[in-house]
Amino acid sequence: MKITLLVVGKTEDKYLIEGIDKYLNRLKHYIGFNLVVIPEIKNTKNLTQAQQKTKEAELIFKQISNLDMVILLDEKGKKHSSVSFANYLNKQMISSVQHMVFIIGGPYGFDESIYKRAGSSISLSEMTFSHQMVRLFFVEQLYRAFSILKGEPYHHE
Ligand SMILES: C[S@@+](CC[C@H](N)C(=O)[O-])C[C@H]1O[C@@H](n2cnc3c(N)ncnc32)[C@H](O)[C@@H]1O
Repeated sequence: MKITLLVVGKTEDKYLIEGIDKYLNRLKHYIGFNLVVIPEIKNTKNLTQAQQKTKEAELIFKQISNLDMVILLDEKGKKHSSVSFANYLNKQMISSVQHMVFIIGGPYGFDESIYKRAGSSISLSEMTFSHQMVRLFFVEQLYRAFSILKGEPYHHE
């Protein structure tokens, strides 16, 4: 199995770039992982938020295939502990899932078409994080999940 994380808009802040790189470097020892950046549609042509999200959705759809398992990061999604998230990943790995695609929305969230395509969604908290920050929190949780599955000492309960 491989994992792709789709994010909307380049990571802007140096502290986030460094943090994300740190966990991506660790993650690559555990799983084939790809971070794909979808260009953020800026409001340069007086588009409404809904129109911007629709255009971002068109770009997102170009990155996913019919067989991919698509999971959204969404504050209203299912909440996991780190251990249950690790078990959830393990379940996908031992089933026939070849490619999990996690998606973090842009500043205004997801277009309805993306909600319809996704099989499920995961919440990291009931609080709303910026679309820039949530990518760091998520890659750390992915790394934590694999370290749990490998029985390594990173995670202490
Ligand atoms: C600023 S939020 C968008 C908020 C927007 N009001 C909405 O309804 O989705 C940008 C993106 O960050 C991610 N995000 C923010 N908070 C999150 C959380 N607590 N759990 C999971 N993902 C979150 C989601 O992917 C969301 O689309």
